[in-house]
Amino acid sequence: MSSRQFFVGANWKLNPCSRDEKKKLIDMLNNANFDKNTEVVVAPPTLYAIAVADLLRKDVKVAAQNCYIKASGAFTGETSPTQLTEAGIPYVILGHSERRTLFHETSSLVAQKTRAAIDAGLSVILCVGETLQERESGATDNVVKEQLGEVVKLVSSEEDWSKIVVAYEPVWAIGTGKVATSAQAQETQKATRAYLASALSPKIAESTRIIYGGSVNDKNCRELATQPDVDGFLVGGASLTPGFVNIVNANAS
Ligand SMILES: O=C(CO)COP(=O)(O)O
Repeated sequence: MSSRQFFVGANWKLNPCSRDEKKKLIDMLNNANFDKNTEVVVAPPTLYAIAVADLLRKDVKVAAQNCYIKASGAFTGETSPTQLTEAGIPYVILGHSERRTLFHETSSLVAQKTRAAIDAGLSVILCVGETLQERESGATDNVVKEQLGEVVKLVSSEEDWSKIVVAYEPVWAIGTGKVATSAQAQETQKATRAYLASALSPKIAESTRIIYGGSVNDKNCRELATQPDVDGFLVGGASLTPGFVNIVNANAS
C-alpha cells in the first residue's frame, strides 16, 4: 500500500451551462459522504471558479481548467496563474488533451505553463496521454515520456514536484465510454513512474501521484483503484452525475 494520498478530480469541462445545473452539482457535492482519506478537487469553468469555491464545502478544493504563462499584459482572453492564486483557487489542470488537440497546445507550452503555475503558488494536475493510433503503434510510453520530458526540463526539484499530480488520460478513452483496462492503466502508469525515477529521482517518482482519466464511472472505478500505480482519477462526464460520489470513495475500505 503506497503512502500517496488518493486523489479524485472532477473536470466539468464546459459544463454546466445553467445556474440551476450548477447549483444541483454543488448541492450534490456538499451533501456527499466522502472518504476522508481522499483529496477531492473540482474544476468548474474558470468563469464559475470563484463562485463555486465560495459555495462549496471547504474540504473540497477548486481547480481552474487552464491558465496562461504570464501574470499580466496584453493577452486577450487568457487567465493568469497569479490571478488564480489571488482568487484563492489552489489548483489548475494543464495539458488536457482537449487543449492539446483543439487549441494546439504543444508539450513545450504546457511545460511553460506548469513552470508559471508553480511559480505563482498553484498546484498542477498535469495531463498526458496517447492517441489510439499511438497506442496501436506501440508508442504509448514514448509519447508520455515526451510530454513529461518537456516539463522535466523546466521543473525538477522535489518541492516543485510535490505540487504536481500527473493525470494519465489516454485520448481514445476520453468521453468515448471506452475505459482503459486496469492492466493497461497500471502498465502505463508504472512506466510513467519509472520514467520519473530515472529523469528526476526515485523519491520524486515514489511520492508523485499518478491518476487515471478516461471514461471512469462508478462501475469501473473500484477495479481501477486496486492497481498499485493508480493513485486516483480525473473524471469528466461522470463528475456531472451522482455516481461521482462513489468514484471519490473508490479507494475506501
Ligand atoms: O477528460 C477527462 C477528464 O479530464 C475524462 O473525460 P470522461 O471521463 O468524460 O471520459
